[in-house]
Amino acid sequence: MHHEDKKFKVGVLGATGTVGQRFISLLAEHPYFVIHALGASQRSAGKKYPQAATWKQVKPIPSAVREMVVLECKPEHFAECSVVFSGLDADVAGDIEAAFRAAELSVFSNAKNFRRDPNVPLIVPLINTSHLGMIPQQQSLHAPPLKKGFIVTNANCSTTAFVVPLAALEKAFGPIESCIITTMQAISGAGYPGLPSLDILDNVVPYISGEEEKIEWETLKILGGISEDDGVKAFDMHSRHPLRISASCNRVPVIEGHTETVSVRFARRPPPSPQQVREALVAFTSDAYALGCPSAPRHTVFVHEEPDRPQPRLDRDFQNGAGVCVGRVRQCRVLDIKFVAMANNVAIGAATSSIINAEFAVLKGLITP
Ligand SMILES: NC(=O)C1=CN([C@@H]2O[C@H](COP(=O)(O)OP(=O)(O)OC[C@H]3O[C@@H](n4cnc5c(N)ncnc54)[C@H](OP(=O)(O)O)[C@@H]3O)[C@@H](O)[C@H]2O)C=CC1
Ligand SMILES: N[C@@H](CC(=O)OP(=O)(O)O)C(=O)O
Repeated sequence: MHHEDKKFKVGVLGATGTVGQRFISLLAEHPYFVIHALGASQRSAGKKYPQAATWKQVKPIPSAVREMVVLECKPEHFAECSVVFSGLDADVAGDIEAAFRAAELSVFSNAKNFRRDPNVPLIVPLINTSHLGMIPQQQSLHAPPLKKGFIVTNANCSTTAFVVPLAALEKAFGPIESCIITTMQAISGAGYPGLPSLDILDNVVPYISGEEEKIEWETLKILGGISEDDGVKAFDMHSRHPLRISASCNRVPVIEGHTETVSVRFARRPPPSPQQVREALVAFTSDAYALGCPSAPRHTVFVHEEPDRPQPRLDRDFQNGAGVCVGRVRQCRVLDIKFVAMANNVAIGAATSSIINAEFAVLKGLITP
C-alpha cells in the first residue's frame, strides 16, 4: 500500500527486550511502517543493536536493524519518527512515554503505566478500537494542547486472552454477570531472562505480582463504552451492567502462550447453550479486520473442536499469534458456560496488539507524517 519512501518512520522503545524484539520482527517488513530508531537503557545506548540485545526470535535480526545503534530514550533522538512503539520496563515507561507524547509523538505502549489514565484508551484491537475516540480529549487536556502526540495502551497479556471471547459473547447474548478465570502463564511474560530455571522447571508458581488485580480492572475498562456528559467523555467501566470477575494467576513452564480456563454467567435467562456460544465465537469479527488492518487475524476467535485443544505449543503461532484460540466450550454446573482460551502473550498479548492499534489509527487518519 505504501511505497518505501511513503512509509511512516517509527521508533521502538525498549527495543532490546522480549516485546521490543517482537516489534522489530513484526515491523521488519511492514506495509505502513519502517523502523527508523531504536531506544533502550543507558546500558545499551551507543552499542550496535546485535551487541546490545540478546536476540531470541526465530527469524534473524533484520539486516537494516543489524547496523543500527541503540539510542537513549530521549524524544530528540526520535524527532523524525511519527510513531513510537513501547516495550519499556514499567519502572521507566511512565516518564519516558509522557515525554514522547509531549514532543508530539504518537505512542503505542505495552506498559501498564497509563492503562488506568482516564483519558488514555486501553485497547485490545480485536474488540474496542472505538476507544480511540478518546484521543482528541487527551490531546486537548494536555498543557499545552497537543496536535499529534498521544498515548494509546494495550492490555495485559492475560487480560487479552479472555476479554476477546468475553466481548464476542456480550455482543451475541448481552451482559455477562460474573466470570471466574484461572491462568497458566508462560515464562516469557516475565521478560528476559525471566524466572530462574530452578524456580520454574518441574514446577508451577501460583503467584504473579499484581496480575489478578490488573485482569479484574482492565476487563471493565475494555468492555465498557465511552459516555459523554456536558461534552466531557469518560470510560464507563462496564458500570451499566456490573461485571464481577475473580482471577487466579499461575506461572507454568511454557515458553510462549498463556492458557486460561474461564467460566461465565450471563445476565440473560435462560443462558445460551454451548453450541450457541461456539457459533457466536466463530461469527465474531473485529473491526480491525473489516477495515483492512494488515496484521489483524481472519479468525478473531478460532474455535477448536478437538477435545484437547487449544495447547500453547501447537497453537501459539496460528495466524502469526494474532488471534485468540478457544476450545472445550461446555456447560458449567456452577455458572453457565466454561471454556479454555489461549493467546500468544508476546504477539496479540503485546507487540501485535500495539501494531494493529497503530494500523487502525493510520487507516482512520489519526496519524500524520
Ligand atoms: N512479555 C510479555 O508477554 C508482555 C510484556 N508487557 C509489558 O511490556 C513491557 C516490556 O516487557 P518485556 O519486553 O517482557 O521486558 P524486558 O525486561 O524483556 O525488556 C525491558 C526493556 O526496557 C528497557 N529498559 C529498562 N530500563 C530502562 C531505562 N532506564 N531506560 C530505557 N529503557 C530501559 C530494556 O533495555 P536494556 O536492554 O538496555 O536494559 C529493555 O529493552 C513491560 O512494561 C511489560 O510489563 C505487556 C504484555 C505482555
Ligand atoms: N504480567 C504478564 C506480563 C506483563 O508484563 O504484564 P503487564 O504489561 O500488565 O505488566 C506476565 O507476567 O505474563
